[in-house]
Amino acid sequence: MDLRYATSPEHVPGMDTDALRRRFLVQDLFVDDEVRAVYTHHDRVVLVGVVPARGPLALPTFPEIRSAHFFEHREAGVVNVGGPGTITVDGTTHTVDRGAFLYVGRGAEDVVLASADPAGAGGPAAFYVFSAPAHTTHPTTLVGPDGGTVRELGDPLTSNRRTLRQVIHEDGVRSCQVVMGMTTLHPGSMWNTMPAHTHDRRTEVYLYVDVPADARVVHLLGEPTETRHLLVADREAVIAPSWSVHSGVGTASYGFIWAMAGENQSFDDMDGHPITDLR
Ligand SMILES: O=C(O)C(=O)C[C@H](O)C(=O)CO
Ligand SMILES: [Zn+2]
Repeated sequence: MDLRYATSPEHVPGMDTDALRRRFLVQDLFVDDEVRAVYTHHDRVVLVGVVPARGPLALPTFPEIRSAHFFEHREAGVVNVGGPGTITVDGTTHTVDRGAFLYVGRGAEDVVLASADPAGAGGPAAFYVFSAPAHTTHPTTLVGPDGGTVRELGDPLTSNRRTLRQVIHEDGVRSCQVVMGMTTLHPGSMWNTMPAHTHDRRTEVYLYVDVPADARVVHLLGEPTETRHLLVADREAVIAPSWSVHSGVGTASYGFIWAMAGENQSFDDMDGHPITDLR
């Protein structure tokens, strides 16, 4: 498990490209037949990538979380960004196709992730786990690839027409802290989340997906008046502390899994920053 200590906004101006990438960018989370994890002290979020290529993989506990099993004190949203797969939670098997989400509640003990057809056209399943501490148990719940609350946002004229799907949220699948969903850019639209916002009550992580191999997303981070950028490739994630904007423009269209944890779960509790105020 890769441990990332919390940062404060005054660290950002002194960081060079490597330092920014080490602190905020998560690379190589998805490796065949491995379970890779990153623990950020921002809201104690844990990110895990699981790619069961040769056979099923169990989600282990990690010494850093001092728990008998991963979900002893935690909950998670899990989304499949690869080929078709299954997740078995304490003996119950859920079919989790590409774009489907499984919320796993506190207390689950045996969680096994598998690909349905690792040699098939879709390749092995690739599960992205976003986990946060949980004080109680909400039921483990599956949402299919088209499920959730859909919001159509943006405009082709500003290159930001996109479909946002809220899956784990106040009016959907219930959780203690995790709020999670997916946004898909329409063809020809490249900008996400502009005008940018912050939400000082929550940490957010964007996992970029469906970014073509020869394309990148230029992702903005930092305080609104002191932004920096990261060049982000497919299946890479960016940690946005509560004080950081999180917005990006692709050199091709793409999608991203967004997920938050913190003080509240109110999706619309965000502080917008006019484009003209950004620096
Ligand atoms: O397309 C968007 O805009 C988003 O997906 C915004 C994220 O959901 C977000 O940043 C929520 O706080
Ligand atoms: Zn946000």
